[in-house]
Amino acid sequence: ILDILTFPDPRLRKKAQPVEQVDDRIRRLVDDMLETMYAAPGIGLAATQVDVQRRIIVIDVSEGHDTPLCFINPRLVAREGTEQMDEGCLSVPGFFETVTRAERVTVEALDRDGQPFRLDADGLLAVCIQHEIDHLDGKLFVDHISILKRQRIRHKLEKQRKEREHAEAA
Ligand SMILES: O=C(O)C[C@@H](Cc1ccccc1)[C@H](O)SCc1ccccc1
Ligand SMILES: [Zn+2]
Repeated sequence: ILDILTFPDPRLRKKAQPVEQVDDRIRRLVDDMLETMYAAPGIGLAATQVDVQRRIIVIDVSEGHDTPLCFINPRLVAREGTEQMDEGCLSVPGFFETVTRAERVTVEALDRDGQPFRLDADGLLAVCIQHEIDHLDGKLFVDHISILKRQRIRHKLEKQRKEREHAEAA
């Protein structure tokens, strides 16, 4: 299980670099990310969230939580329509805000064997893919809401962190 960075940790703002070679080390990281995502629990996780600046995301939006998807060097090649959804984030625990995103997307990526593939997605999968690719570019869903709301969330999470550190120190 890997530690998930929490907003406003500056490391969440780093841009991830493309993966050159999908080797066993990358596959091990993908497996660790999936384990971390299922344990959270979550339906998506980007390498940036576990302080790895590599363009890797894992997603599982299946009912049975048994259909893991892995996107290495993902690229959005098409997007259509718009839709709004209340989004959460494992890096912004406890907060949900409405975000507008494309309704349908086409994404090109490499799979865990390094094979290129293309996927057309809509619904929750489309939202999750866009949410996770944002993470790789150092963007969070709170960047799509007002400054005032983002500041309120930041102050609450900083207060929680201080209280937790204070309690642990006691
Ligand atoms: O990237 C993350 O932090 C995991 C996100 C992925 C996500 C956010 C908003 C909308 C779709 C996906 C979530 O926190 S995973 C938790 C979750 C579980 C069920 C439904 C929505 C979010
Ligand atoms: Zn997130």
